Amino acid sequence: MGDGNSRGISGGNNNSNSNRPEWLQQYDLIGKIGEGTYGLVFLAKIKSNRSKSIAIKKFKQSKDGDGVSPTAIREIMLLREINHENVVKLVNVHINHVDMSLYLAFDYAEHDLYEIIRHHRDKVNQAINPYTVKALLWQLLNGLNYLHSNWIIHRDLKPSNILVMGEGEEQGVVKIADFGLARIYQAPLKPLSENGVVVTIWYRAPELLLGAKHYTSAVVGCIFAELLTLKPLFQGQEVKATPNPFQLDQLDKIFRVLGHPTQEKWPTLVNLPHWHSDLQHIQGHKYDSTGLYSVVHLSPKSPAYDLLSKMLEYVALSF
Ligand SMILES: Nc1ncnc2c1ncn2[C@@H]1O[C@H](COP(=O)(O)OP(=O)(O)OP(=O)(O)O)[C@@H](O)[C@H]1O
Repeated sequence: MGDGNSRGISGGNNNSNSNRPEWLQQYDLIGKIGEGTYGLVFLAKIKSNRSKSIAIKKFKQSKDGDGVSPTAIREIMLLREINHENVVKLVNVHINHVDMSLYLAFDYAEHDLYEIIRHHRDKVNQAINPYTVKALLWQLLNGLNYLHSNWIIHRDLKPSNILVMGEGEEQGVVKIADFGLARIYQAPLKPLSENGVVVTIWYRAPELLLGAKHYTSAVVGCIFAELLTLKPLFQGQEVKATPNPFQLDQLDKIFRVLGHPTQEKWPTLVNLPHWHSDLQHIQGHKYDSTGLYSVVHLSPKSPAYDLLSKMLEYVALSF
């Protein structure tokens, strides 16, 4: 692998073997494969078993340079407890004592839903086979069911965090990844946005946009629709740097498809923090739904539409 990537992972300026941390010597580094908000991800092979590919996530140093970041600690604590075929497997944790940088080694998954969607949209210009959509969705729900049964909520589900195994024994198996924002919840639920706003806005449910503190599973409906149409269902323009979760354009996109949020459909709507303060525009506008089924090109009588529309129903949670 090239100098840049070696420097990236060893944290030093000299990439000779002797200057590499000892733990790194068990791997052959192939190259950088991803970069997120919190980490850089590298592909590596295990020297003793070159058929095994590993993804090594190097956490970016916390802003204050104050040792290991809380995101990293949270991700490790959760991942150490998790063991499910549809959740990414943490195989090792390494620490570089020189700069206290932290590395997580995962089983490598060659694909993710973002890339699969983009491939079908831009390269082959063809919908994903409905049986494949069904298999992907079932596995995603299976993994989520496991997490939720163990009181874990992911909070950052999006196509790029849903990995799919490439060639090998587990080919086609979905692996939910990136637990940096995940939380363990207990009854009574703690407000989930207390440390700032989470979830990319395209997958943010309307009750969150309106200031509710708890999450529903509508995010899976957004991902399901995107697998069917190859584009985000609600692609709102984000207004950056707002201290609260309210995003007018995102709500506008949702209401255009799902219809006007009436008191009848959503009785607790008027209690949500932003309903009165920020929504004059939406309250004065009558949204005529174009019909979700026409947006996702499904027959309104199909089981797929039945499932999708239930995932995307306005839900009256009590707060
Ligand atoms: N096990 C893996 N196998 C293959 N690729 C992976 C693996 N884990 C992560 N990646 C790739 O690296 C990218 C970034 O990883 P990850 O999402 O964990 O980092 P992050 O900094 O927490 O990202 P985000 O900004 O989405 O929160 C992923 O979108 C994916 O493309």
